Amino acid sequence: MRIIVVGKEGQVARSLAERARAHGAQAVLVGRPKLDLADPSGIEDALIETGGDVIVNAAAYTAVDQAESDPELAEAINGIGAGVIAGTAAAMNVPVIHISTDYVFDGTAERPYREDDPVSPLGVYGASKLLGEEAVAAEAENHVILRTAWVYSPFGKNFVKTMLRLAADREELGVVSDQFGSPTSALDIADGILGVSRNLLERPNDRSLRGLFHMAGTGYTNWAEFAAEIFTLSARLGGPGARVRPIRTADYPTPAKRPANSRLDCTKLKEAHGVVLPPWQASLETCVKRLIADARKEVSR
Ligand SMILES: NC(=O)C1=CN([C@@H]2O[C@H](COP(=O)(O)OP(=O)(O)OC[C@H]3O[C@@H](n4cnc5c(N)ncnc54)[C@H](OP(=O)(O)O)[C@@H]3O)[C@@H](O)[C@H]2O)C=CC1
Ligand SMILES: Cc1cn([C@H]2C[C@H](O)[C@@H](COP(=O)(O)OP(=O)(O)O[C@H]3O[C@@H](C)C(=O)[C@@H](O)[C@H]3O)O2)c(=O)[nH]c1=O
Ligand SMILES: [Mg+2]
Repeated sequence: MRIIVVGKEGQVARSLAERARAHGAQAVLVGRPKLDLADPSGIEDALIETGGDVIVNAAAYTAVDQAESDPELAEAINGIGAGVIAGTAAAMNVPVIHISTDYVFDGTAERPYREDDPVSPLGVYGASKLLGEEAVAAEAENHVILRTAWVYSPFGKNFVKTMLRLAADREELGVVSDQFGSPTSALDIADGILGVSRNLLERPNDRSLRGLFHMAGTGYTNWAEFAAEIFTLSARLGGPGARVRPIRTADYPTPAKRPANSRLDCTKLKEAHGVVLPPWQASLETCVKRLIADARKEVSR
C-alpha cells in the first residue's frame, strides 16, 4: 500500500511517515514547493507524478487566530485546495482521506457531537474547513472525511509543546477550563488513517466505509485539566512543570472564538472501520516521555 500524503512537516504528515512501515505501508510525502495548496494549478501534476493507492490530505492552514485576519488564504488552502486534491483522487481512481476539525461545531450542544449534527463554525478556520468538507464530498465519491480534535505530537506546534515551553520560566499558567474536547495524538491519528486506508482498498465497493467520521482520542477533558495532566506526567519524569490556574474563556481573549463543547462521538468510526483511538491520557504519557527524552538529548549534544 503506497500512500500519497499531502503535507511534509505537519504533525499528521510526519506521524504518517513514522507509522507507515508498521502497517506494511509506504508513505510518500508531497508538499511545498512542489505542491502548494494555495496554487491549485500545480496540484494535479504533483499527485499524478507521485502516484499511489490512496491520497491523504494532511495539509491545512491551521493557525486558528491568524485565520481571522487572513480568510482568503485559509479558504484557498482549506476549502478550494482540499477540493482540488479530492478531484484529482477521483481522476486517478483512488480513494481520498481528508482531515477536518471539531471547530466546525459551535459548541452549544450538551452531549458529544455526532457526524450528522448541524455544523455552525464560530471562526474563519472552522468555516474554511467546512468548505473543505463540502468540496471533498462534491469532488470525490470515494472519500473519507475524518474530523479530529486538539492534535498534539512530538512534531511541529501544539498545546503540549507550548505548555512545556511556557512552564520552563513560569510558575503558574492560566488555562481555560470551560472548553471541552478530546486531546488526540497525531501518531494515533496516523494509525487510524492507515487502518482506514487498508479497509478502503480491501473493500472498494463498501459504501459503509465511505463518508464522514469522527476520530479523536478516547475520553473528554478541558484545556486546564489537559494542561494539569501534562505537568503531572512531566513532573514524574523530571521535566518542566507549572501550576495550572483554571480560568474562564472570557479571561483569555483571542481573535477567534472557540467552541465550549467540541467533544466528538466516535461510535460510527468504530462500527464501520473497527478503529478506536486510545485513551487520551495514555497517548499523552507516551508523547510527554518522548519530548522530555528528546530535550535531554538536545542538551547533552
Ligand atoms: N492541529 C490540530 O489541533 C488539529 C488539526 N486538524 C486538522 O488535521 C490536519 C493536520 O493538522 P496538523 O498536522 O496539526 O497540521 P500542522 O499545522 O502541523 O501542519 C500543517 C501542514 O500543512 C501544510 N501546509 C500548510 N499550507 C500549505 C500549502 N499552502 N500548501 C501545501 N501544504 C501546506 C504544512 O506544510 P509544510 O510542511 O510545508 O509546513 C504542514 O505540513 C489538518 O487538516 C487540520 O485542519 C483537526 C483538528 C485539530
Ligand atoms: C497557550 C494558552 C492557551 N490557552 C487556551 C486558548 C485556547 O482556548 C486553548 C487551546 O489553545 P491553542 O492555541 O492550542 O488552541 P487552538 O489553536 O484553538 O487548537 C485548535 O487547533 C485547530 C487547528 C483545531 O482544529 C482544533 O481542534 C484545536 O486543536 O487554550 C490558555 O487558556 N492559556 C494558555 O496559556
Ligand atoms: Mg494554536
